Amino acid sequence: MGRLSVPKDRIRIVLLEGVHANAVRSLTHAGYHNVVEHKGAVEGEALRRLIADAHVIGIRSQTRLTADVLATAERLFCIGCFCIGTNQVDLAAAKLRGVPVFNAPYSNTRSVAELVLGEIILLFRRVPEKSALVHAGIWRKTASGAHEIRGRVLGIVGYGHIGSQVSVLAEALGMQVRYFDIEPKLALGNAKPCESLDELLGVADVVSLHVPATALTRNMIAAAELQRMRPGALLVNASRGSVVEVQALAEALRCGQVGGAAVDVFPSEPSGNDEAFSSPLQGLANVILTPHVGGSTEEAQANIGAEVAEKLIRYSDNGSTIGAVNFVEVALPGQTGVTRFLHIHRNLPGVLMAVNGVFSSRGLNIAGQYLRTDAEVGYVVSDIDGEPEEGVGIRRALEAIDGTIRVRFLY
Ligand SMILES: NC(=O)C1=CN([C@@H]2O[C@H](COP(=O)(O)OP(=O)(O)OC[C@H]3O[C@@H](n4cnc5c(N)ncnc54)[C@H](O)[C@@H]3O)[C@@H](O)[C@H]2O)C=CC1
Ligand SMILES: O=C(O)CCC(=O)C(=O)O
Repeated sequence: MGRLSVPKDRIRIVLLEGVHANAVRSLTHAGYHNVVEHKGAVEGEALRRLIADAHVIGIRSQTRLTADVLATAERLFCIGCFCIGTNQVDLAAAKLRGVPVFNAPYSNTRSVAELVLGEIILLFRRVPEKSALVHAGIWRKTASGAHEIRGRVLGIVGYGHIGSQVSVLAEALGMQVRYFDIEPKLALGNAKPCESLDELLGVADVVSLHVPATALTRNMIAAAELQRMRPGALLVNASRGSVVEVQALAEALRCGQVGGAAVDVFPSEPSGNDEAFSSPLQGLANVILTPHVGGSTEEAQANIGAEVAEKLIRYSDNGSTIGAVNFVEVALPGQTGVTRFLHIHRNLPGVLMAVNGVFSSRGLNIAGQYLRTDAEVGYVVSDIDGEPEEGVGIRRALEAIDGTIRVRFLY
């Protein structure tokens, strides 16, 4: 691998929230030794200070990278979300700053699906309250209210990677699966789609939520939806805290309209393990509360650490944006024998001509060029034969082009 316009040992990488050691291992193996690690999430002034001189930042679900925070990170050129969800980052703002965001779309899918299945069984058997009683020294053996999951109807909201895994596992245990998604989805096994969320709520014995945090899913399960569920049906939320109105859920649990719930995610979550936590769901019968651990298995975290680090390394070393969630995707070949200029710009008329003018006016040959644009941003990668003397001068000329957001060169 060739050199970069910023030497690798000066590329500062900040990893927050206890990202798995595999990430540091991959980064150092690739020559990135300037890595700073923090155990918890960081916010406010401390986050701004940390990010001020970072070129790369790696987070999990708790660090909020808002437009304001990103505006203080002049040098930042890519972000790694070491998780599936990317709602904690202002993706649009990052794109307009020329910062691709990468995540790990499948590495913890199975972990979430397994936890959800386990919880469904425990809720149907009313294990949370039985366990609490035995811990308190009370022996109350009864079959009343306890059921097998075989034959029960599981309603899955959001039939994506996790929802469809839950579907397969649930069918293997004899459940009937119905699902609702806003996109058409291939039904796996004998699962059947529902036309609407209301239809699903009306038929499911247990509802499991697997949608991302978006404006559409905000409070998608509130008082009215809880009323539409079958009396005594169960609810599992391992998606995002914003999807369920927890006060309404607490009331529905108290009056028995909802027969039990497993909740892994909350509207407001502590940013680290030492912070106190409170929720209206605490202390209610047949309720499992977990501290956002759906994806927290050693297997998932190890895979995520390696996967996201590889994506960051590939972008930093080579410019490829494959796997970026907010950015045009460009797969690039290696850059042997060439100097690679990466130019990210606002999608305005004439930018490509101006970029090419910088090279042609210096008599430089473009050995390969790759361009992708969306409505707002263009990404043009130009491979110039050899190592032009004036790499920095060319970069400055590219930076001076109207509409330029960010320029890097790799050689
Ligand atoms: N508890 C935990 O530790 C974890 C939680 N998650 C959460 O789970 C979510 C889902 O993950 P994946 O299945 O990998 O995502 P995915 O993107 O594969 O699937 C999400 C599905 O939801 C559907 N959807 C979006 N809006 C909808 C709406 N309004 N109504 C119905 N369907 C809608 C999409 O079309 C898609 O099929 C993530 O976005 C993340 O927030 C993910 C991993 C771990
Ligand atoms: O444990 C984590 O890092 C967050 C898991 C999660 O919610 C996700 O992957 O979206």
